[in-house]
Amino acid sequence: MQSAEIFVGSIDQGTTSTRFLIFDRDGEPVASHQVEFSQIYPHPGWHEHDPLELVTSVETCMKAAVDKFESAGHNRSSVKSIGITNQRETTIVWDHETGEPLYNGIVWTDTRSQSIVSELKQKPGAAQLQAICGLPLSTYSSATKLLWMLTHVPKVRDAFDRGTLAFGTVDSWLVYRLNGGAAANVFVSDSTNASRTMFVNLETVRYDENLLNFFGIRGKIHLPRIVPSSDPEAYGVVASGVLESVPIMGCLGDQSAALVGQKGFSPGMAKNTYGTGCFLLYNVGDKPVFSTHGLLATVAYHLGGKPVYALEGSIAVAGSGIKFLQNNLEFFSESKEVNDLANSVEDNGGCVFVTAFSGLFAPYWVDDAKGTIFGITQYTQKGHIARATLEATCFQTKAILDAMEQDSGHTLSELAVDGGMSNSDLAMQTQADFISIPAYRPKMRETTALGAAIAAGLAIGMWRNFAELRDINRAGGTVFEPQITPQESAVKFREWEKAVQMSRGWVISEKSQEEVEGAKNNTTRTLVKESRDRQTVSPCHSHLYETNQIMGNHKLSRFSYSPAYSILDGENAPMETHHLSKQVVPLRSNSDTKKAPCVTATVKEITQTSIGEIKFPSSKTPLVSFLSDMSSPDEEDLYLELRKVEILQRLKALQKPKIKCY
Ligand SMILES: Nc1ncnc2c1ncn2[C@@H]1O[C@H](COP(=O)(O)OP(=O)(O)O)[C@@H](O)[C@H]1O
Ligand SMILES: O=P(O)(O)OC[C@H](O)CO
Repeated sequence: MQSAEIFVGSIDQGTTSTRFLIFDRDGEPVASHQVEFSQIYPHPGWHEHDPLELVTSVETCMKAAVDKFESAGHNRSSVKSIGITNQRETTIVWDHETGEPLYNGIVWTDTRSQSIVSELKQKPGAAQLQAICGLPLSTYSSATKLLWMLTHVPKVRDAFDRGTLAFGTVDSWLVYRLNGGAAANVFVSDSTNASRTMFVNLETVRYDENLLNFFGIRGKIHLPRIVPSSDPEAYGVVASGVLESVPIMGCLGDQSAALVGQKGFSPGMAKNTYGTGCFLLYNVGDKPVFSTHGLLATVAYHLGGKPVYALEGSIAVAGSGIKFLQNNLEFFSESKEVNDLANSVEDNGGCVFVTAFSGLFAPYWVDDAKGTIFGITQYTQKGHIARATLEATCFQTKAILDAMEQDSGHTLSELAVDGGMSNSDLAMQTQADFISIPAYRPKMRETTALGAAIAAGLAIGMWRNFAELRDINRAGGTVFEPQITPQESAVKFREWEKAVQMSRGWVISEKSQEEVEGAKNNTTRTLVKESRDRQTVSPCHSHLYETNQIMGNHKLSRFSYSPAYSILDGENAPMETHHLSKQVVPLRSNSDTKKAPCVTATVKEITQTSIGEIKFPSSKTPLVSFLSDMSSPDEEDLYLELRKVEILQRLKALQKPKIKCY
């Protein structure tokens, strides 16, 4: 058979839709089909997918695409290999013996594990996790979603106790089911997907005993075998349907696949994919780089040989913001209309939309924010809000690029873009304006599917090396050149950063809410005990620990602190702690933490004459001057003002609290 007659199939199982594409050797899609599937939102902040519907959506797309392929004169037998790419972190559990799912898949955007995350952050060892797996403790990773299921879903707990619980991300689930489920038991995950669970040591790309112990699942759960992203043997064959017996040979998380599809094979290359969320991956080569500026470290791809790593900036909301305008606010009936609506006005009319539907991800990692629109007036039109929605993703991309520059010391000269939202010319022009470098959009935007096809095609020898991929999807792209000056862009960005600061602290976790209510009603016995159990460390240690919590993804965290106050119970154990400043003060060594100012006073002892003059008699240090010593007034003023107001409100709400001020 001529090599030109060989094709590879690509399953792209994304957050909002599933596609199947068939690619030729030139990397051109010759047939494709796409379906949307149910988005299940049972409660605010919850987001689920039906695992069986995901499989059906794949089968439907394969059948329809193969029909189109054959109508175009090809034969299905020329599809020699299949690649899979998928939404990452989304967590699916099933019974290892029956192969049946035990709960809906909890989607990566879901924030229900927030209180589990808060509790885990207080556990010894929490601060060391990121240095092992590259990810901060947050609702985003699979680990906390699994723990939520173990705590709240009896069927899942039973299977866990009986030793039949299987855990997987979407790649593992699809490979398992496409191979025929429990009978074939092909149970694998590729390195890129596995690196999103928090169970994997990033350096070795193997499950890490410390991590499994930390999450309490070591030896108690069936975990998929970790295999390379391109492998002729590991992924089995399709058991039934139109492509029965075709081998699966490639598998990559969708963001990794997009990097491969954009051929970002050299260190220093980056791509930004605007799908449901938006994810910037920056190739750092064959050694992981652990960020000190709020980015994730992850496996970029593992196409044979050593894994290649990336720094990643993850944005939770991109296209989903547009879907929100479409489905919830009914601004338009198709996503593509956002472009014209946003273009119907000259600018955002003063509106800034912090689209923190799932909190804010990189580089901020704020889990107590929710979506907030600032600057609404009688003047505000739908177009302004549409523009502010597009701008939100572009501002976050700018923040991520700044962080990446600080982590890597490297400045990008151009940003390669793709994904559904990149179809909006206005969004991409805005992006170029905000980052002051050109955005390059390839002609063929299915780069994610192309990446999985490349992984499968390399495994079967359709392409033998990266050089043979060079000309794929190179011609006919669009370059968006910046049209405003960096100074103008900086002014806009400052406004965005102000909005981010103001959106913090909106969500009170269930636990804090209970504690506040308990304190108000003077029925704190149980809560106080819980609180004491959690806080077995000395005040100074506790202080440092909290600092780690707020800076969980920063290397400096172990040697830094930020001013904070805690509300104490009757036995001086902190019940809740609030930080007074986003700034952390670096310390040179652990022993320096003892120098951190630490004063305790009861409310009665505190002189409160005005917001600015809360005084602590024991230290004779006015809180405000203490804080201004700590902080650079320009950046911090607004934040501090908000915090001061919050402190007074909290003092008034509680009848007999004691305050510990660090
Ligand atoms: N022409 C367009 N302009 C702006 N946004 C779009 C356009 N087409 C699709 N989108 C947005 O892109 C997202 C889908 O992109 P896609 O790359 O398919 O994501 P996923 O893989 O997460 O399902 C949707 O949220 C949709 O709102
Ligand atoms: O569905 P997407 O394309 O936004 O990608 C989802 C990511 O993989 C989540 O980490």
